[in-house]
Amino acid sequence: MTSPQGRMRPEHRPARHLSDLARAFAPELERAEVTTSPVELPDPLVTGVAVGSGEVQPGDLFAGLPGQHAHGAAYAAAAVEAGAVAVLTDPAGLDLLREAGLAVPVLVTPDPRARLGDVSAWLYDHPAAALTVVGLTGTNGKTTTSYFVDAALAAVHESTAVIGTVELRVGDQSIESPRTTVESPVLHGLFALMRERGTTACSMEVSSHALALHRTAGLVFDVVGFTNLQRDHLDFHGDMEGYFRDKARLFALEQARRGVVCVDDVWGVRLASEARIPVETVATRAEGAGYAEADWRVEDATVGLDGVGSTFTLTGPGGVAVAAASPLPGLVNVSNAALAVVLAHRGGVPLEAAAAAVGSASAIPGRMERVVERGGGRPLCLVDYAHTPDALTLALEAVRPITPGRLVIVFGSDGDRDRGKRPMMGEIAARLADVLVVTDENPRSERPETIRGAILDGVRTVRPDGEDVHEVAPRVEAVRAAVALAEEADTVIVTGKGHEPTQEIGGVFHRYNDRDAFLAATSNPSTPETPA
Ligand SMILES: CC(=O)N[C@H]1[C@@H](OP(=O)(O)OP(=O)(O)OC[C@H]2O[C@@H](n3ccc(=O)[nH]c3=O)[C@H](O)[C@@H]2O)O[C@H](CO)[C@@H](O)[C@@H]1O[C@H](C)C(=O)N[C@@H](C)C(=O)N[C@H](CCC(=O)O)C(=O)O
Ligand SMILES: Nc1ncnc2c1ncn2[C@@H]1O[C@H](COP(=O)(O)OP(=O)(O)OP(=O)(O)O)[C@@H](O)[C@H]1O
Repeated sequence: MTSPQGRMRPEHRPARHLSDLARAFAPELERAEVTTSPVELPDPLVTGVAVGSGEVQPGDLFAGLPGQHAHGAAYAAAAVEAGAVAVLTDPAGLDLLREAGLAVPVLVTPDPRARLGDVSAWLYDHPAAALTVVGLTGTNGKTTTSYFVDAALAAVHESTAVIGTVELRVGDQSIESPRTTVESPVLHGLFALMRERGTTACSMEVSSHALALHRTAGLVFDVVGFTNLQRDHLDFHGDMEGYFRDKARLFALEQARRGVVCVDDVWGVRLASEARIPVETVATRAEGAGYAEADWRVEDATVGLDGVGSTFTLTGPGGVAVAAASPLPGLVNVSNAALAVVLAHRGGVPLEAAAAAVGSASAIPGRMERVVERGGGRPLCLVDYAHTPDALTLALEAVRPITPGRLVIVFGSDGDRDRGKRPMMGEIAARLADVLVVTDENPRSERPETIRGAILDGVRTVRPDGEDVHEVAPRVEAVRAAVALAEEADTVIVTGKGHEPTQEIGGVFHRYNDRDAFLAATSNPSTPETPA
């Protein structure tokens, strides 16, 4: 069965001989013999590329990559069974194929992950070159900013695409995204689909994992943007320095033509000075790290007290000034909007048109999303994706001015991810919200109550008496409990999962969505579980 992302390939498949591929990448890719028996292996036509054996379609080159848990070459037999016509792997993978006695044509290279993007781009004939591609990296704000950029690109392109955490969308066709940045064969397949369908611009999120794992190889972005760097993913990158270095890989000639860097934090200032491509800087806060020196500045920002958004003036090189707006609440979204306007402008959209389009961009799933409006006895109900300490702080600070009553938060923290942030999240929520409902996020393989316990340790540093602190699971009941506790003047914000359509518990993905939980709780508020 074709995976959902597998369906996002061009209808007209490329078809190129494996020998041509080997020749195009010689001497890096070598044809290797897997068997000593005198079997004459064919020179197959390759019509696609796949990383996971579950993604393989007939005619694919299967990339058997070394992984953290297994070697992909161990799944080559399954890939061949699914129709793979050849394997790309490393010397260790070749040994595995030989041990298995699998008679399949093989190309070998020391670091196949690093070559995979170029191979995929070559197979699809470099489709991204025909598009305007804008890339976004940074800890927070990638998704929001990428949708702002898309709105601006749509002002001059008839058909646009979005690749990111929420969805893979080409023109009108959209599917749930398996991750923030897909593997390079999927990426180049998507670009080929865009070219085939007449889609001419793409706004795309680039995660630090993607950069570390070469998922964007074979692609040169027209413009790349950096939002900020905050504590996250240290389980993967080791420390902030490693995290920064992986992000900085995007700002190099082999990946991008030019960059736009938000210099509100010191990491942005450092990136702007170390980038190996021409970079412009954007500063959104006068007290931020790089405001004085910035090329573009936000001035006169007025955060809308009705929560609808903010207006500001964006000033730039040569005394240019444009009236701009963010359609989402909070100063962070002023920052995202300003960055998006400059990115889209450098991607070819006239400045005024970019500012107008960003200011009227429509709601972004799970990003300060207003699910239930205040009124009729109901509180304002918001879903937000904040799942780092800094994002949580900013989200709660953004919501406070639009909350006449109490600020009620429903939140948890991920299992099998950075444990250090759990008490930090508890401490922040206890300090900045009035009523806390601590629940589960994606416990994964961990015991949910252990994660809640770590959050509550942080809560107790601020509220030793536990006043207005509730522990409720499952999450759907926590949302219901919060809504039941809240009055019309209150705001209920549920953070951490944003648009996510599932909750991962013990290796099983259960259908769950915060927006749906809110709608269920507000349409049938009479049967709440009593919070503990
Ligand atoms: C940490 C990380 O990114 N790991 C990626 C890595 O996995 P791995 O090295 O553990 O792979 P492995 O399980 O050892 O398997 C080795 C190879 O065997 C293959 N395999 C495995 C099993 C099988 O049945 N058949 C098969 O072919 C795998 O596709 C893989 O190529 O290589 C795999 C395929 O190449 C990726 O799917 C996998 O991403 C996993 C799913 C993941 O969760 N990644 C997250 C952390 C991620 O990338 N997140 C970022 C953004 C996060 C954020 O900003 O919030 C993202 O871009 O989504
Ligand atoms: N510029 C920003 N600075 C800090 N926090 C932000 C910023 N923009 C958004 N946020 C907060 O971070 C959360 C995640 O935002 P968004 O999804 O746009 O970022 P992201 O980089 O795509 O995150 P992820 O990689 O985790 O998907 C938002 O829900 C909001 O609370």
